[in-house]
Amino acid sequence: KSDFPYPPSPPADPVIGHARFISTCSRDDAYHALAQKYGEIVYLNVLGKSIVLLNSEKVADDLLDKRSTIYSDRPRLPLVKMMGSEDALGFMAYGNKFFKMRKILHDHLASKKVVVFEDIQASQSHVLLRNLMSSPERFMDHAKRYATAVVLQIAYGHEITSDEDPFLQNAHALDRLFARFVNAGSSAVDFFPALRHLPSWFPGAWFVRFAKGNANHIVPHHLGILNPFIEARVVIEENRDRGFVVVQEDMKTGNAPLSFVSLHLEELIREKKDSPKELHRLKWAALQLYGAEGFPAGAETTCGSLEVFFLAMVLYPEAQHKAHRELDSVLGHGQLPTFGDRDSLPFLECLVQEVLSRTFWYSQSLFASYIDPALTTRLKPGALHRLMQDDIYNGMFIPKGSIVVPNIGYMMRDEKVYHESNIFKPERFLPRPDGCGEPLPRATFGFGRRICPGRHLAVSELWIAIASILAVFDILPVQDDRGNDLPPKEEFHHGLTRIASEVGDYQSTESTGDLHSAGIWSYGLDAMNQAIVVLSTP
Ligand code: HEM
Repeated sequence: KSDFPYPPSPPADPVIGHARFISTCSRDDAYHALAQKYGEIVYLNVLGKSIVLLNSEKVADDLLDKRSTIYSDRPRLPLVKMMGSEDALGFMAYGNKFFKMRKILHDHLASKKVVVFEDIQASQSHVLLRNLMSSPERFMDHAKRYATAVVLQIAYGHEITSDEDPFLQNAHALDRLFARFVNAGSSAVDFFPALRHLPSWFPGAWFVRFAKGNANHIVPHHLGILNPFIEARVVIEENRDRGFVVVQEDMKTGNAPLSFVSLHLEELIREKKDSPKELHRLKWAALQLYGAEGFPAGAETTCGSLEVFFLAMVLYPEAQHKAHRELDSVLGHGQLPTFGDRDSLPFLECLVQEVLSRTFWYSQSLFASYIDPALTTRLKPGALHRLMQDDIYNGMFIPKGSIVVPNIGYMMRDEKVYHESNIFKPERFLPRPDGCGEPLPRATFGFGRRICPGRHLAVSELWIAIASILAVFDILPVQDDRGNDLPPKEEFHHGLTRIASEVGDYQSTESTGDLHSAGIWSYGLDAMNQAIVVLSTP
């Protein structure tokens, strides 16, 4: 209760508030319209939960950055607790534990520190090129493997050499777990936590079955577990512990390759701080590089951006040609790019930024899953912040406990800032007169004390992959029997990515889609199922 009014808000129904409104406008355009109609900040109330939508970088900066001491908590999700995953940073409540975990990540992923991982990224980008060369039609599998291989090698020093690699299998199992996590945050138990006490046989209590048992189908085969009542957390623990134990053993024999875990463990041992508590924290930090419990971090996000890149290159060939020309002029023929070339390739840098910003357009309903139980989109709490005490902003009242959602997708295509934002136009970020002089998007990696700790790693990983692919390949649409191009449609749907890797055939016009790993930035690339992207060496 406050004398100040809430931020602007659409009309609400009694009791259920904006629930109906939200479920009827669960499309990109509707969220866009909401932001356009009600402005920079919008207040919603769903079943008594306050939700505040931030639609401009300025407001997000004012609240999430400048008042970060009260805006950096995360919403509490009962399912996360049921799975024993409160120690995953993405879900962690703001406080001491959070500071300690962030520090571990910051110590190794700050901009100056990540350069030690550049060799890993470069050599994995060469594996990516070889894979694309040998089976270009499986480009999405290769993107996925690249993203996964890079984070696994950085986290544990383990090099993926085949698709059967147990680490990779484990990582895929974790993906499938994410896919099963689809309704968390938007399930009944999130609105009525007491439902967690339901028996697992109770109709509709999928969350109890999921968290407490019957997850054997997502356990990797090599574990050989047939027990139908195995808990989902087994998969998580297996992922969390496997790499860590290998590093510990390799360190004893002095054979541990450089990795996030080996670097930090060495420090802990040197400073005699390797207590079980610290080791536990480090295990979770390493798992978080890959992604943890529905919070897709390193692999899922980077893979999503690479998918957007392939699509954009087919749809906007002029941008691809410009990048080719720039690479040719800087590298000459027969040379692959290295990180040393980065400063000499300004257009490519902008292309990577444009790919990143478009990745987010398609995640702009990221808050829908939280507030709309009817939606089948997945948990997207990554960018959701929780306000820890009542606040007044520009004469508006924002109540304690509000879920605060930076509407990143909207910010990225705000026409007031980005002219022709619908068009993939990397030169928008180049300074005038070569480009449009538009600002680089700052929202890409979130805000305040929750800003993505992997952002420097992510950008360099994307940069080397994109630069290497463009240095070697033309990316073209498939042609029909008469030689006409068949460009893919730029269509996305939220939340669930088709299991491209298991369909394995992008020529199919039917999406036979099973669920692929899906995450915050997943946007089911239907288009990819309709399009064949042909890669050829110029
Ligand atoms: C294209 C790549 C990526 C994008 C677009 C991205 C974006 C984001 C965003 C928007 C958030 C939420 C920030 C907020 O709440 O305000 C986030 C959080 C996070 N990201 Fe990333 N990320 C990417 C790659 C990575 C990588 C490579 C890692 C790991 C090395 C990583 C680890 C994390 C973690 C651990 C969090 C949770 C932080 C917290 O809750 O305090 N991300 N990311």
